Formats: sequence, C-alpha cells, structure tokens
Amino acid sequence: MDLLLDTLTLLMEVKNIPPCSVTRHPSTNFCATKISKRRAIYLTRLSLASRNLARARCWNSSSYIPMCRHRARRCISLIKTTNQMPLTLEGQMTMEKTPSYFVTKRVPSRVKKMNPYVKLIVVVRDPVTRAISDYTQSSSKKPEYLRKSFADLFYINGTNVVNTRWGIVRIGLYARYLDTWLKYFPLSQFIFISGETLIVDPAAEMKRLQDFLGLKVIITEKHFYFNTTKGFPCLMKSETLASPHCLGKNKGRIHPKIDESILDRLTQFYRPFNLKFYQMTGIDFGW
Ligand SMILES: Nc1ncnc2c1ncn2[C@@H]1O[C@H](COP(=O)(O)OS(=O)(=O)O)[C@@H](OP(=O)(O)O)[C@H]1O
Repeated sequence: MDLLLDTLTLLMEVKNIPPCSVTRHPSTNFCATKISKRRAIYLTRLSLASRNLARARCWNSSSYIPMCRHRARRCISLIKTTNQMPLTLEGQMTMEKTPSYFVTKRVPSRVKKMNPYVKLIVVVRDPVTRAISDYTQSSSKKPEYLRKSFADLFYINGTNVVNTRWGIVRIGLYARYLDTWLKYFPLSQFIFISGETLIVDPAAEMKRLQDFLGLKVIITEKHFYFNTTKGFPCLMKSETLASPHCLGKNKGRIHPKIDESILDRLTQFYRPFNLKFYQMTGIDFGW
C-alpha cells in the first residue's frame, strides 16, 4: 500500500505540475497536508474511523503528530461545517489512506456524507497471507513475554474451533465489509488492487489505477526494479531520492512458520468469503 502511495506521489512529481497558489481556509492546513506545493495529490488524515468524531485528530503527513487540542477542535469543526475533504483545486486530487476504513462499519456513511463521488481504492491480498502479515506486525510491537503463538490465538482455548472474533482473522472477510460499502457506493467508484500483482507486476496495477483515476499513464515498468535482497519491487527513484529506493524495514518482514494444518484451516475458512468477494467485484483474485 505504501508503495502505492509512494508511487502516486512519484506520479505527480514526474508530471511536474507547476506550483499553484492555494488560498485556503487557515484551518484546512491542519487537515490537509500538502506533500509539496508542486504536487497535485494531497494526502490527508481525517480519522473518520474514530468512534467519536469529536476525538478525530489530524496528522502531519510524514510524522503522525496528533494536533494539539485547540487545533484538533478547529479541524473537527471544519469537517463538520464543510462536510468535505479539504479544498481541492482543479487539476488536483486529494487522497487519504487509512486501511481501517474498509473494515470499520461507521466509515462508509461518513465518507458518503463527506463526498458521495469519492473514488475508493482497495488493496487486497490473500487473506491467509494478510492474517500472517498482520500477526507478524502486531506481535513485533509487543514485548517477548506477551507474545502468543498464532495457533494459540487462532483456535479458541485449545479447541480446534476457529476464533472468528480475533480481529486478525475477521479483517480477511472482505466480502462482508464490501457488502456494507456497497450500500453506500456503487461498484463503479471502487478499484480493487491485487496485492499479489502489485508485487509481481507493479506497473500493471499502477496502469489500472492511473486509468481509474483518470490520469495519463506516466508510471510504467521503467519506474520499478525488483530488489532480490528485499524480495519486493522497489522504486527507481522517490520523492526525495533520485536513487533506487525500497520501502522501509517494517515492510516485507520475514513471517513466522505457521503449521500446515492451520494454513489449510484458514484457507478453508476464507474460501466461501473469497468466492463471494470474487462474485461481488467480478475479479477472481486466485486465492
Ligand atoms: N514493494 C513492496 N515492498 C515491501 N513490502 C511490500 C511491497 N509490496 C507489497 N508489500 C507487502 O506490503 C505489506 C505491508 O503492507 P502495508 O504497508 O499495507 O501494511 S501496513 O500499512 O503496515 O499495515 C508487507 O507485508 P509483510 O511482508 O508482512 O511485511 C509486504 O508483504
């Protein structure tokens, strides 16, 4: 996903859009973070998934700094009064990335209220790999003594009943979440990016995305190379570096070995949901 964001900003850099002067409501700057004055894609953090919108925070794009209360309040009132993403001028695109939006029930209605015409980008990968990736990431954040094995969390208390209440398992039920989103937005406003294709052929997925966003296709295979040490595609250059650049150390971690029987069980568990998801999207992701 970050590769996608990195690529989107690269896309705008390659386009070399001339600087435009933006007259903004002063508080919009708290909500919308311009990556650079020369960019035509703005990244924002609106926190529409917060349980209580009054606790919504705005972040600085690069450093996740929660705004002080005073600023947060101005930001919230801006969201409430304008009910829309920060001002976007012609030729610009405002983008926001929050993975939890897809799986948070209250978000689709809030997004619709904000802008019913938004384009929605959903990056999905095999839910089995996703679950292991998520488990790897979350356990790496815990001290050793608090870490539990995948098997312990996957089955309910030593039984062989799948713990469907475990968030890491639930997030992979893509069809369920999409079902909610489709109550608010037509399928034509979504693009589904395959996480697997993004790794083996990033240019192909970027072409689909650029077409979907109505952008001239500028990012092509020449912007990527496969880094064999990392085992992932990397960018030939980035927004700050003119030299080849991969995503950080916390992307593309080594996954722990999970017992075959658990993998089979997970695969079986997701199967009907995957088929439903293929049916809903009209895409067979091959999981
Ligand atoms: N080009 C490239 N480089 C590195 N990693 C890549 C790339 N493309 C996809 N991936 C896979 O992306 C996984 C991390 O995804 P996200 O960035 O969406 O995760 S998160 O935002 O940190 O939750 C990350 O998951 P892990 O392998 O579990 O670390 C990768 O498998």
